Amino acid sequence: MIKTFTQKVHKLSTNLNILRIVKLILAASKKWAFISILFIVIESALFYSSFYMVKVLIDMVSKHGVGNLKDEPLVIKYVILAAVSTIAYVALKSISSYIIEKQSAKVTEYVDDKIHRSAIELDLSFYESPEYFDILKRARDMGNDRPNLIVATIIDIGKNSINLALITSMLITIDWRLFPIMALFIIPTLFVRINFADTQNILRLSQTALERKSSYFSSLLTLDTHAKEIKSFGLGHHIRKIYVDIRLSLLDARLKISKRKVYQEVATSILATSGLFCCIAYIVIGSMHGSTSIGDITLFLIILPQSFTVMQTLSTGIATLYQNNVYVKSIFELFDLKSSLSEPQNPQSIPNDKNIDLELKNISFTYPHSNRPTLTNINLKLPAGKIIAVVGSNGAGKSTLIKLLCRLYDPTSGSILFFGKDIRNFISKDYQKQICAVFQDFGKYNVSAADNIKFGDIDGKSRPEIDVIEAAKNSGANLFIDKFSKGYETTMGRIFEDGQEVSIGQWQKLAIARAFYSPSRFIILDEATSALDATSEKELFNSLRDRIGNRAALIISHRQSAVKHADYIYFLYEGQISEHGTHDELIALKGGYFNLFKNTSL
Ligand SMILES: Nc1ncnc2c1ncn2[C@@H]1O[C@H](COP(=O)(O)OP(=O)(O)OP(=O)(O)O)[C@@H](O)[C@H]1O
Repeated sequence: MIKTFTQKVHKLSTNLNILRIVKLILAASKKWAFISILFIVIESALFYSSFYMVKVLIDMVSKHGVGNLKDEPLVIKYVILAAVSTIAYVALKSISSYIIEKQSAKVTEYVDDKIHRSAIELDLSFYESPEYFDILKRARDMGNDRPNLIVATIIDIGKNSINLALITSMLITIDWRLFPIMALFIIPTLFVRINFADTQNILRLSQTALERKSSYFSSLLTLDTHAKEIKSFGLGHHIRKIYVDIRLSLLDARLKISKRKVYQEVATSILATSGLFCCIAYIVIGSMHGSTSIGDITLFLIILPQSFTVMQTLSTGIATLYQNNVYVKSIFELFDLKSSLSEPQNPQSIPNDKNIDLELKNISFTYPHSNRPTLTNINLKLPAGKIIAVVGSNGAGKSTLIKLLCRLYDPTSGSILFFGKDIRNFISKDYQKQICAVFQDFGKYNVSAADNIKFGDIDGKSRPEIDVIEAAKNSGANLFIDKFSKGYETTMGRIFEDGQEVSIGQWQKLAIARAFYSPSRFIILDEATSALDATSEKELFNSLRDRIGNRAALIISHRQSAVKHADYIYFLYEGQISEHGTHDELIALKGGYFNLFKNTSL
């Protein structure tokens, strides 16, 4: 048992990340961390000094007996001192609860911000990995209160450690044997609690994926994203049942552990209470033999419940910290994740030259966790100022190609050349600014119409409002924005009180306006007009060249009307370019491109 306990203690100290947590607390606010420590030390010192003065008083009074007034001024002095330190302790205790709250709030904000910063820095591959979502879920599960709890627990452990040291020194002044007797009876409680926390952590880790699944099914029922389908297919109760079954299995596993803990806690509580009474018996018998003074007995009786509470709270604190360790670890795991996109040691600056081509050279790409290449040996050129189209059936790899062009992923082999240089020579953020894309699953931001467009150039804060209107006109979004009483200041979507829901096609026009507003050199439209009515789409593509200015564009579309105006077209088949040429050349070729469109009107 002792060996297991030592192993547990070792595991505890290495697993708890105490040093890292302390560093995190200091990073959140050094000032408040030091103030907290100062208050803890003073508070504990005052608490125990008032106890000690009571002991001295009682010893003084009992030694001199009734009617002896010689030491009266000294007695009064000690009474005043004990009163002052008790008053100071009470006042300090109230202030320190505010300080702990302040300190915890600082840590919460800091952790929250750091989680967001980490998420911003990660590349797209993380967002497509279940492992990342498990880490993120656990980190997010920290909730806003957990950092508070952790800080408060650490402070509590600090406070109780100081208290324990003071109690030990006081117990030693009475009889040094009292401390090991008490410790011996309390240690099993700590052992049980750590063991329970450990089992709970293992369970929590193994349950993360299932927890995420249950959150997913809950969100299907509660969020607006699937409400229409779920109601029209009558899926509600079916999904609710799946959710309930998952929750029950999670709860069942958790309750089994808790039940075991209850039995063990009862046993250790009996043991600890026996320890307490052993100490009482020891000291009382000691006083009967005259080896302990009245003051000692009084002090002992005052600090006995304290020492008992201190040791119990200390073990609870350590167990709580251990229990929360799984969340803390996930936070640190998240902070430690590094983008898989490498940044150059000596980055090259983006050239000002207007005529810059983008070229894919022998590109092959396999998704992480996949064993099949999605793209093989792709050669494609996006010359400055030209409109290029990529066409292919579902799953051919068109969107993947765009992810590579946007440097959301790096190719497995081959290179993407910007101005003749591999894009990995540029800082990824600088390069990404050169390209803007309207994705199939474009963003619908519940902010004003103007901000929806301005998100295309978040650094261009001082740009004139006319640019926003110009971008909206070019995408056709102005047609519905102008009808709102608040115009461009109207909040889009119905999530917020004053929001205005718009149709999917109108959302898409906003997304296209965002791309037009962007100062990037290349525009990518990936099925970006799929929800537009035929007239709007025709108007957009008929004059696309005017709308995008002197920029180059890459269009992906399943509609012939959208791609036929392109200067050059690549036909993608199962991840490879099987045909390329102008629209007329490809039609004349009567190959894949021709077959894809042969049943649709031009
Ligand atoms: N994150 C991913 N991880 C693994 N495989 C993926 C991932 N995303 C896409 N794929 C696979 O890559 C292939 C190409 O997908 P992609 O989205 O590029 O096709 P697409 O040509 O754009 O299709 P569509 O016309 O339907 O939009 C598909 O077989 C798909 O299953």
